[in-house]
Amino acid sequence: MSEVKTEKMGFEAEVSRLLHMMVHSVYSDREIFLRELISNASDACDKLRYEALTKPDLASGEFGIAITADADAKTLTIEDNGIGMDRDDLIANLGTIARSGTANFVDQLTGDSKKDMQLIGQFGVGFYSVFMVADMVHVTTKKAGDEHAWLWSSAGEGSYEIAEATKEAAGTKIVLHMKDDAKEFLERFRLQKIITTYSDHIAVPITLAINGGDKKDDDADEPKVVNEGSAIWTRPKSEITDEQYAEFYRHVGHGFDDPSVTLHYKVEGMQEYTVLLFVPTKQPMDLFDPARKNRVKLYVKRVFITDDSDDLLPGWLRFMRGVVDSQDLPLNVSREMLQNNPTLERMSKAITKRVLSEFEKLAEKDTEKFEAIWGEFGAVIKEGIYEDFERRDAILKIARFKSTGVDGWTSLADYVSRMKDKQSAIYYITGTDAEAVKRSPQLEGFRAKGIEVLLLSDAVDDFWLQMAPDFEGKPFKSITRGASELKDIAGDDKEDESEKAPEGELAKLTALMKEVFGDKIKDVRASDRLTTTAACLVADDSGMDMHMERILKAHNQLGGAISAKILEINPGHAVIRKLAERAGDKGAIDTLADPVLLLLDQAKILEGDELDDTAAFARRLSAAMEKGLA
Ligand SMILES: Nc1ncnc2c1ncn2[C@@H]1O[C@H](COP(=O)(O)OP(=O)(O)OP(=O)(O)O)[C@@H](O)[C@H]1O
Repeated sequence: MSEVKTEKMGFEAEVSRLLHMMVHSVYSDREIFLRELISNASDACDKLRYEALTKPDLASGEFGIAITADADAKTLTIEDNGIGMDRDDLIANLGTIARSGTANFVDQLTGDSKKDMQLIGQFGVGFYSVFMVADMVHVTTKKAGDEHAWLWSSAGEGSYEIAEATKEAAGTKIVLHMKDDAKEFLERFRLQKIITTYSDHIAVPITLAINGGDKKDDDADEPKVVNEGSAIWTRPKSEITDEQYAEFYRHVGHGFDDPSVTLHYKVEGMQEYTVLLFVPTKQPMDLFDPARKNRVKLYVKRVFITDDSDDLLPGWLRFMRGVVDSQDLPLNVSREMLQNNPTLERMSKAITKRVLSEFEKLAEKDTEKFEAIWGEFGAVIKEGIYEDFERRDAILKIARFKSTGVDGWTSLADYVSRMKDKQSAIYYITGTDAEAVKRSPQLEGFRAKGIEVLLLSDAVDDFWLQMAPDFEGKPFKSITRGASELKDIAGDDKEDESEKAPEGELAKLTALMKEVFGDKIKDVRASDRLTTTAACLVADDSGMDMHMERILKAHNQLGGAISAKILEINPGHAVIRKLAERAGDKGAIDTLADPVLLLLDQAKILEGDELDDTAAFARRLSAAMEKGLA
């Protein structure tokens, strides 16, 4: 007999960190390891069922998951007849961290076991959780269609071994050698409870058999089916508890929170399908990762087809989790055939519409709940405003925004209802940092008049604004672009009686400033947007919004050309009044050049822009301070 070659391999650094934590864990919910293993086993059965559609020889008989506890040997065995793994799969799946989200999670580990354990509760760690209860793990696996089987073994610290093995049928058998303090997981009652709590919804039968130990158990050796075994979405709503829905959500969506919305319905008639969708409570870690997996799963007549179809739900609903089971698509539909498939397209449209109308209802019925959802996923939903022309109005209707007029969120309809007399536009300002946006000088005049401005700080905001010119006929208008119409709008304020620089002096000052700035600035003009700041920059009416321009510049989309801005000055500000007073003096252009350039730099700093010449700025500022202190 030829000698079995065993290869020893090191875990990826992140896995090692994770395992170290598992091995030394003090986590109270250790039982979740079983949920993870059953979940993987069920996914493996789903995958093979799909493969077998085109290659029927691959699968033999009914799918199932067998759990066997042996109290004498202190082992717990979980065996499935699913897809199995070959050598490369084993290395990729049980030696590295494949999910980008998990790598992210590991980065957040602090080394403080209590805090880290809380993180596990939030994110979960899949297969690796077995090392909370086992000090030795053997995985024997054979990929469907392969000749070779493999044995993966590890004690969970530093390294694992892979050797060729023998196994009759395709599938995976995981043997856990339980730690002394984890013997509870070898008892029938305990195991049965865990399986029904976490895995009742699993659509393949799970059997449990207990060997050794308490011989009084008459059923020893006799495997018994312990779960419901039917696909949860096929059962009537009235028979499913919230907890069962939540467990299914965690299984299907790889989530670790509770769903905030559960949408379960059946469509019959022209098209026939069942939908069981969930909105998570928290953002999944990989929400903004372009390579993110785990979308909604598509089943055809109970057979899992794919979980990465881009055509099932639009990208802007990518936070949704769950299952859509179609009766109309052919069972042998390949993943490629799903692209541009008219049946799928119709179904996708109808589901999207339904989701939106559920959101609309929720926004009316339970505003607080809807706003919590918006807070987590609004930034993604807003992508739909520019991606999904047909749904634009519907999304704008449910969209929520931060605004200067309210503490929490506002809808556009509510904003419009608060608009002032003669206010024709919906005003907004965009920026990258919500707090910095709130402090923008351009807001001053609007605040003083009680005119509301939407404060937009999601990256997507600048983009959808390009595509959505108005909401119910009211145009969106950036307050950092073009001349302000503040004086024409009837605001809350009394007649502004603050002392202002006289018109004539102001005209001289603006002329002087233009001369000093040359082509650095397109124009200088008196502002009615400012109340406390001396000067600010705005874009030309025909120009691009300043924040948008900055984003494009950062992504090298502008070819380096940034358009010249307009400097607006505040005629009521003490500095402007003083400068205006002297603007007509002889030689003013020399004496006032430095303070005027300082004003421009100040306005740039307020915008978060870089200064052309920081050394000159520092020199001018020092000179001004010296004068002030003299
Ligand atoms: N019983 C099994 N049969 C076949 N492949 C498996 C089995 N168990 C695990 N795998 C493979 O190993 C991978 C890693 O499993 P792991 O539980 O760590 O993460 P996951 O299932 O991808 O994500 P999550 O933990 O969020 O469920 C799986 O994606 C799968 O490809």
